[in-house]
Amino acid sequence: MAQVPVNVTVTGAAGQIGYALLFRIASGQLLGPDTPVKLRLLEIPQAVTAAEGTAMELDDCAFPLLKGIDIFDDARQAFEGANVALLVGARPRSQGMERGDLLEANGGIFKPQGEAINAGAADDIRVLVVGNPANTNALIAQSHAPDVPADRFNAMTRLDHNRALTQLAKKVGAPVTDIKKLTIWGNHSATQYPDIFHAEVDGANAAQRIGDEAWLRDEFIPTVAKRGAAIIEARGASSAASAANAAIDHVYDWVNGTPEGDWTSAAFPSDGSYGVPEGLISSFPAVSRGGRWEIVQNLENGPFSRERIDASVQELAEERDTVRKLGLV
Ligand SMILES: NC(=O)C1=CN([C@@H]2O[C@H](COP(=O)(O)OP(=O)(O)OC[C@H]3O[C@@H](n4cnc5c(N)ncnc54)[C@H](O)[C@@H]3O)[C@@H](O)[C@H]2O)C=CC1
Ligand SMILES: O=C([O-])CC(=O)C(=O)O
Repeated sequence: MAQVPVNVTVTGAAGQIGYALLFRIASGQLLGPDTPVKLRLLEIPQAVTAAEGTAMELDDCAFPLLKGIDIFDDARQAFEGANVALLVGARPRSQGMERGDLLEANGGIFKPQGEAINAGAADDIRVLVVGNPANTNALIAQSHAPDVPADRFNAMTRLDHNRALTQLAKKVGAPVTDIKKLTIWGNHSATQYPDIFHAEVDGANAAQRIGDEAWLRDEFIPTVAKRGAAIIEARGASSAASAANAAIDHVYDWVNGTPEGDWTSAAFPSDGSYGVPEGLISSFPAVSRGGRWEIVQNLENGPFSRERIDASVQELAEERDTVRKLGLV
C-alpha cells in the first residue's frame, strides 16, 4: 500500500540552512528512503519569492519521494497537519543587541509558532528548534503549546555533538565511526559542555586513552564550544550545511531510533535527571526508542564535569528567567 506522505514544515525556508536542508529532506534523508514527504515552507512575506525559487529547484530535481510543496507567510497555515516541524527561521543578533533584546525579538517569532503548532499540527508532531538561541526559543514555543506533549519540543545540539566527534577522532587518529558515547550537556552556546569521560574509542575509554586534561580543558572543549564563532569568522556567515546535516541526523534518529551500544546528544525538557531543573530544555546523553528520547541514566560525573554542566544549566535557567520576566513563557 502506498504510504501517506509525512508533512514536514520548515521555517526560514529561504535562508542558508533552509537551502542546505530542503533538498536532503526531499531526497529521503530526513525520514528514510521509503517515506514520501510533503514540504510546507514558512517565510516572512519579503522572502516568499525566494522560497518560491527554491521550490522551483526542488521541482527540477524530480525527487520520487516529494509529493508536494506549499509556501506560506502565515504560521497557522504552515503548521496545519504538520508531523515534523523544523524551526530554523529566527531573528539574528544585530550589533549592540543585548541578550534580553534577542530573546524578546525571538519571542515574537516562537510564541505565535508554538500557538500555531498547538492549534493545527498533527497529533504525532515532532518539533526541532534550530534557530538561536535554540534552547530558549524551544522553551517559548513549547510553553505556548499546552496540548502537545512537552517532550515533542527539542532544540538542536547535534551539530555540537558531530563537531565533538570529529575533534576527538582527529586527536586519537581514529575514524569517527570508532567513537561512541560522547555527550553535549546544557545549552547550545559557548557554555555547552562536550564530555568525553564516558566516551569510547574503539571500546576503550577516551579520556583515559588521551590522559591529557590540559588538552581537554584548553583545546577540545573551547574548539567545540566556539566552533560556531570560528565558522562565522572564516566564512563570513554562520554554519549552514553542517547545521542542516545535524538537523537531518537529529530527526532521523528521533524517528528511527539510535543504534544499540551508542548514544547521541539532544536537547529536550528535563525530567530533573542529573540535577537539571525540570522543564529546562537542556542537552543530555540520549537514546531514541519507540520514537521517544530517553536520557541515558547513571553516568558518574566527577567535579570537572559537574562544574561545567552546572554552569551551562545555570545559563539556561537565566535565559528562562529573562523570558519569564518578558511574559514569554
Ligand atoms: N542550533 C544550531 O546548532 C545552529 C543554529 N543556527 C541558527 O539557525 C538560524 C538560521 O540560520 P540561517 O539559515 O543561516 O539564517 P538566514 O538568515 O540565512 O535565514 C533565516 C531565514 O529565516 C527567515 N525568517 C525570519 N523570521 C521568520 C519567521 N518569523 N517565520 C519564518 N521565517 C522567518 C528569514 O527570512 C530568513 O530567510 C539562526 O538563528 C542561526 O543562528 C545556525 C547554525 C547552527
Ligand atoms: O552562532 C550561530 O549563529 C551559529 C551556530 O549556532 C553554530 O554554528 O553553532
